[in-house]
This record gives sequence, structure tokens and C-alpha cells, in this order.
Amino acid sequence: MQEKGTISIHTENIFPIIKKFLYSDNEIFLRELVSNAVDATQKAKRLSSLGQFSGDLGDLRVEVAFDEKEKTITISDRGIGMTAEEVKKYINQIAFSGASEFLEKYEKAKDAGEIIGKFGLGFYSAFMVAGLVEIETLSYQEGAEPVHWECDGSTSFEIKKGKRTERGTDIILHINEDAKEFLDRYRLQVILDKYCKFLPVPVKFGTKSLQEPDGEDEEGKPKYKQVESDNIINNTSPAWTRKPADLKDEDYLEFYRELYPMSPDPLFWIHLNVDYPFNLTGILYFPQVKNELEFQRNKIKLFSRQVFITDEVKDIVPDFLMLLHGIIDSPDIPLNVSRSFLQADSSVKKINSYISKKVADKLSELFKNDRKGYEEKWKDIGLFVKYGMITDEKFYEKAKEFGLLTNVKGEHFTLEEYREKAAGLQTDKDGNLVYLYSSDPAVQDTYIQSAAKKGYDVLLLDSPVDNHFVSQLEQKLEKTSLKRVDSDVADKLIPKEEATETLLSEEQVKGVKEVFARAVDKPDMTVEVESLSPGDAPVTVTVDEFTQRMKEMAKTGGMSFYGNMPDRYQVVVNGNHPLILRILNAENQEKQALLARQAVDLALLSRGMLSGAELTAFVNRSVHLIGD
Ligand SMILES: Nc1ncnc2c1ncn2[C@@H]1O[C@H](COP(=O)(O)OP(=O)(O)OP(=O)(O)O)[C@@H](O)[C@H]1O
Repeated sequence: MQEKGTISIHTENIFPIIKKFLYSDNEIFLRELVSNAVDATQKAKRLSSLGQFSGDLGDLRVEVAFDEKEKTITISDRGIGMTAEEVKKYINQIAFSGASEFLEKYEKAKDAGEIIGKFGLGFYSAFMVAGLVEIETLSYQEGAEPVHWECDGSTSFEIKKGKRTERGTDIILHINEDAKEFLDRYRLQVILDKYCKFLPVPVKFGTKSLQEPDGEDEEGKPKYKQVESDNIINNTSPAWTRKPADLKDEDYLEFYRELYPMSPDPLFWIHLNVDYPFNLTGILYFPQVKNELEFQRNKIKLFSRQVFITDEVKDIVPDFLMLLHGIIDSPDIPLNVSRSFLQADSSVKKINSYISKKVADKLSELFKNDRKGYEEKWKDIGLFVKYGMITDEKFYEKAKEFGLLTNVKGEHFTLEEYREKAAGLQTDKDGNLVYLYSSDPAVQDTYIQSAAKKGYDVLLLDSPVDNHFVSQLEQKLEKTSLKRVDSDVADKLIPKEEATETLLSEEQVKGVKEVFARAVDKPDMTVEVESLSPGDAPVTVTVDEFTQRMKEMAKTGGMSFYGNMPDRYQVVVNGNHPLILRILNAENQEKQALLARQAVDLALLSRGMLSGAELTAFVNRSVHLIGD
């Protein structure tokens, strides 16, 4: 057997184009060749179990080796091997036609980025790093002859009798000068770790030194000896490939630690497992999010039959679940297509809504079975749930049963429970419910206390998504509005029929307004005199709900117009507070101004708005007043 031939593909110079395009990603050659070796091994196992091959299976390990001097990398397996006919068919035709199909797509694409970078080029990807590729193979079939094939990436190949004596295949890559970085143990190890860590057949890469106990020394201390053992780079049965019933919590946690060695343990997890209408397995973990800096997208890894493909799972995983960790394994996700195709692909859409549904089901189950435990985790889970409720209509419908509202006292309520709680006192004169919330209880404490005095409950909405969550709740909940607790004086947060009696005469109100307007004298602050309960604060500084919300929205993106708006504050003077009358009746204008300024500063202070020279002036004035 000796044959030279030409591979029939229509473009002669296909290779330089592919090479150029995939240059930054050329490490995937190893993924492709090792997974081919694994496939061939799995096939041998299957044939043997079906009784279609009766020989000894032998050691089924795949081996990756390199020789720096010879400049070769060899991938060997004890799989089914190939006959000469098969080499011609599978390698010359199929592998090369895959490459020309790639080129066609590349030529049609408007820009290179339109083709997903992780296009599976299969066997042909060997030519991204090798100038010459040799195959030594021996088929499992009885009487098969060993075959040697070689090709330099052009369209001509050579095939002859090979040297292999055992069933299986060696792929020998003669590494190019510009790819010699791959002739390095560390580099290869990193690539294998990235792509092959969970392949189902053991993959050996060199050896590693282990310390083994070796009796005791003269002092009776344990001795160790260095032994070399095979370096198997993969875990062949990772948790997601096993049956949920066979796994304990500790197995899930252990797998998580294997994936993310530096992260704190996750809160809980969801084992995904479907085979119809698409194939998908995986485990999604809810991470503990300690602070915003830990929000890291791209923590979910996408696998196809245990081969790592990418960690860009956008489009496959619903946006609000992008912060989850874990892995998804699906042979049905098309990897060799453009992004725009991926977005429109119906199986991708189905996968996306399946994941969203699974997550909702799991949360609902946790909520129902262990409400206390669920509430304890709410601080972390809440972020996902709220984000999901904002961005995903279907998820909202499910999550309204288990999405929680938390008040500043740390009590949790479902939407329905909270509606009942607020129904009495927090209904305004038009029959609308008003939910009060604080975005920062430390700063807004005075306002929270004033609301509490009136018997109102105050929610805590301080997470990065809460601005949007507030708007979403207003849209979804009937006859309900939300108001930040410092957006008005307590008396007016929830407008009621009964008006508080006015203790000041019209003349006096005018006088108070003048005194305070002089004391404030700032373009961004307007003074109003209101008749509030005598027990309320003498002066309160507020920002109306609309302005405050628009400014917050502007901070989190878009709407820059509102972000540029000047701040507008209302200085609300409580005409019914005894102190106000005292200020009005002070002995002279100077004293009036001093006391009014002091009262306004106290209001600013309780809002965290007093700083710098104004704070110093306030402190000095206070000392002076105590001395009076
Ligand atoms: N190590 C091997 N042992 C036996 N057959 C092999 C081996 N490597 C490749 N082949 C044969 O060559 C064919 C072409 O391989 P190639 O990697 O190009 O495509 P694929 O594995 O079928 O698909 P893809 O890699 O694109 O998912 C394989 O389908 C297989 O039949």
C-alpha cells in the first residue's frame, strides 16, 4: 500500500486564511485532537460491550506527549483506529470538507467576529500549529493493516503501510517555528486543564512526583520517598454527569471547589438534566456575593460532551442568571455558527427558558420547604430574583410567590403578605397603598423614626437593582406606589383626609417663611411652611420622589439628562412645632437668623448633608448656643 493523492477541496489556499483567523485561538488544536482520541476510545468501549469486538480492550488511556528536540507533539489513543479506507474517507474527505465549510462561512460573514471564535475545526485544526501531520493507526477490525498517513496542510497527502502494532491511533504533529510555544510542559498543562479537565477517558500527560510514606527514620519519625506516577489530568466522572440521586451535598460542594478553588462555598445549586426536546446536563450554583466587586460574569462554563468550549454563555443563559456559577453541558448547542444565528436559534431559546424555569422551580421549592433557611439566604438570592423579576416576564409570574420584601427591621414578607400588612395605615385618602422604603437606613434614620412614630413600616431597598425593582413593583402591583422615606415629611408621605390644624396665623406663617428663607439662602433649596404634628421635627429637608428616582436611574445608566439636573431640596418648616414660634418671637433679627440656621443645619445633619466649613460653623454655633 503506497499512495499519493490530492484532497478534493475547491480552495487551494484555504489553510493560510484559517490560520490567520484562528491565530489567537490556535490552542484549540489540542482540544480537538484529544477529544477525537477520546471519541475513538469510547467507540471501542461501546463496540466491546455490544460484543462487536472481542479483543482485549487493554489500557484505554489517551496520552499526550511532546518532544522538544524533535519538535513534535503526539496524541495517542487505544481507540478503534482507522483502516486505510477510513483514513481516506474520514480524514481526507470529512475533516477537510469541514475546513472548507468553515472557509465558506468565513467568506460570507461580514466580519470575522461574526463567526464564533470557537468553531470546531476538528482534525484540521492540527495545521494551525503543525507544518506536517502524521497519523499512525491500526484499526480494531480483524486482519486490519497499520496505516501511515501524512500531509503538510496542502491538498496533497501520502498514505502507506504503517508501523503501529497495537490497536489505536497516534497523531504526530511537527510543530511550526511560530507555534513552538506549545513545546512547553507548562503551556500544554494549562491548555489541558482548561479544555480536557472533565473528559470521560483518563488522559495522561507525563508524570508527576508524589511523596509516599517510606517507613521511619532512626528517631522514629515517618520517612517519605519520592515516586514518579502518571500525571492524569482529568476527572473522568465530574458531578454533573452523575445521577442526582447518587450525589450528596458534599459531592456538589467538592465539585464547586474544584471549579472555583478560591471562592466561598455556594448557597445552593440546581442539577440540570434534560434529554428532550434538547440534551442538556449541568449544575448551576448560586454563589455567595459578599460585595459588588464580586459580581463576575462569565463564571458559567459551557461544555459539549465533557469538552470545555467557552465561558461566554450569553444568549444560552438568561441574562439575570449570568452571575451564577457552574457548568452547562449540551451537545445540542451549535458552536460553529455566528452570534446572530445563536440568538435566533430555537434550541438556544428553549435552553434559555428551560434554565429560567428550573431556577424558578428550585427557588419555589426552597421557599416552600424551608422558609427560614430561604430567608437567611435572601440577601444573596434576592439580587438574582429581583433582577429576574425586572427583566423576565415569565420569571416574574413565578417569582411573585417567592420574591420577598424586607423591612428595615429585617422582617421578610411575600408581596401578598406585605399588601395585607400595609392595607390599614398605609392606605392614602384615595384608597391607594403607599409602601415606604429606605435606600440607606444609616443616613435616613431620622425619617425612618418619624415614619415609625406614625405606625408606618419602612422597607429596605438598598441593592444595586432596587431602583428598577421599585418601578417594576409599581407597574405590577395594583393601586400601589412606593415612596422613599425621606421624600417628604412624615405627615405627608401618605396623604390622608384629616388635615392637621394650623397653630400659626397667616401673618406668622409669612414671617416664618421670611426668617427661614434668609437663613437658608441657597438657590437649590426652597422653604415651605407646613402645619404638621407638633411632635414631628421642626425642620425637615426632603427631595421629592420623582427627582430622586430620576437621579438614581441616571446613575445606573442612560438618562444622563436627569443626572445633570441640579439638586432640588425642600426645607419644610413645621409651623406647629413649639420651637418655630420661639424662633419667630426671638428678641432680634440676628437671634432669629441664628436659631433658624441652627434648626436647618440640624435637618441637614440628619440627612448627612452637612460637611466641611458648614459643619464647622454648625459646631461653633452649637458651642456658642450652649454657653448662652
Ligand atoms: N484518533 C482517532 N481515532 C479514530 N478515528 C479518528 C481519530 N481522529 C479522527 N478520526 C476520524 O476522523 C473523523 C474526522 O475528525 P474531525 O475531528 O475532523 O471531525 P469530527 O470529530 O467528526 O467532528 P468535530 O471535531 O468537528 O466535532 C472523525 O469523525 C473520526 O471518524
